[in-house]
Amino acid sequence: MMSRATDRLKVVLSHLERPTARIAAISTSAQIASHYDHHALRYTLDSDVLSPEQKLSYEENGFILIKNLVSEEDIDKFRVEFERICRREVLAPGLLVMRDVAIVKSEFVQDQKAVSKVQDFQEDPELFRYCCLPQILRYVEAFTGPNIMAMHTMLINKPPDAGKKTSRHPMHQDLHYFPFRPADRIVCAWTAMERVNRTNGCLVVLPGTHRGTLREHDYPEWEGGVNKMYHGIRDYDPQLPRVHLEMEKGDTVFFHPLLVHGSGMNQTQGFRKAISCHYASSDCYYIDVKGTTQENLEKEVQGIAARKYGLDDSFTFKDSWAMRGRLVQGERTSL
Ligand SMILES: CCCC(=O)SCCNC(=O)CCNC(=O)[C@H](O)C(C)(C)COP(=O)(O)OP(=O)(O)OC[C@H]1O[C@@H](n2cnc3c(N)ncnc32)[C@H](O)[C@@H]1OP(=O)(O)O
Ligand SMILES: Nc1ncnc2c1ncn2[C@@H]1O[C@H](COP(=O)(O)OP(=O)(O)OP(=O)(O)O)[C@@H](O)[C@H]1O
Ligand SMILES: O=C(O)CCC(=O)C(=O)O
Ligand SMILES: [Fe+2]
Ligand SMILES: [Mg+2]
Repeated sequence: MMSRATDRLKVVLSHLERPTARIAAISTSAQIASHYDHHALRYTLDSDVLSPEQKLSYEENGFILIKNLVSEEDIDKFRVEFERICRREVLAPGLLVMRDVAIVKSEFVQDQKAVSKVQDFQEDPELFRYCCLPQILRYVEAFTGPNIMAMHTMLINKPPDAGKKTSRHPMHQDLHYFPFRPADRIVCAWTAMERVNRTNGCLVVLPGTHRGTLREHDYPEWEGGVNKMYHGIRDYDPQLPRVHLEMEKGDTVFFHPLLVHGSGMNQTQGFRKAISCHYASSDCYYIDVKGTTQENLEKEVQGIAARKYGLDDSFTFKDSWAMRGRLVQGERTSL
């Protein structure tokens, strides 16, 4: 029996099969009017929130940056909640508090200074408010459609580099972490919680790389060490043109899960903060990653689940995502 979800997915998939060659030919805004019709678009859906220029920019580059989308007031509240988590005044179920590999073995680093990231805050009502902000969901819907799941949540507190360059995040594609598809119906929202620039380790993107495929990922061979699960694309070519996304507090970038990105070292004494959520259409479906480039990640996730929670192999990579996912709009149809 065909479910509504399957029917909807077919519509989504039919978008994917459309040639994108025409997009490449559209280069100036003067050409937009004549070329612009939704059949030419693969990465964005029909919606009014994105201007034609913004749609084409996402189609070509794999990201769009929206200035001043989240208020100072909200960001300050997220910061207060983060500080409460660091002081261990609250701990929502499933929340993962991560420390930087450079300081993880030292006993004396306290509080906020010890925490490089909190992840999976879907059960923390205050932080989860970020994922539900209507001004963010309006944009998300242009990529996912109306049924929206928050799949992955993070508040990143990039520490001052301890001298080993471990504060860097290697260049990667987020899809490496996700056993669900189609990729084009997944999008990340990443909001700067303060001014971010090259000095404190802003996001670095390789525009247009979302039009490629998922690459092999591994730990980069960095002398100073690499954080757990921070895989980088294998054979990363440092000559490729990079764009540093300098942003102000509240600015938000939406990007495709195949876009190659990372972040540089934090050369300041402050903790560079950002909050993010990966959204997916709830009409997406899980895939088996066995025999694919994602198999190494799956093994590592299962290894962590075994050590931390005593779970065996019957706990799958897919389960780890189905558990975290939370509906933020529409219906939970498939994921
Ligand atoms: C779009 C997605 C993109 C991404 O999400 S990229 C990053 C993905 N990262 C993650 O999913 C988070 C991974 N982190 C974790 O699972 C946990 O923080 C981790 C590493 C298991 C530590 O868990 P804890 O509960 O803190 O356990 P613990 O303190 O007892 O440490 C257990 C062993 O892990 C080590 N460890 C902790 N933090 C680390 C780090 N940052 N880098 C490298 N190793 C780290 C720690 O030293 C300990 O090792 P040992 O057993 O003493 O040899
Ligand atoms: N071998 C590698 N594999 C994957 N990613 C890498 C590798 N080497 C560097 N990167 C990543 O490339 C990005 C830029 O690196 P880096 O911090 O050296 O420069 P930057 O901060 O962008 O620029 P600069 O230091 O010149 O101001 C970061 O995301 C970094 O983690
Ligand atoms: O905030 C950053 O440094 C980037 C984090 C990131 O890309 C990720 O965790 O997937
Ligand atoms: Fe990422
Ligand atoms: Mg740098």
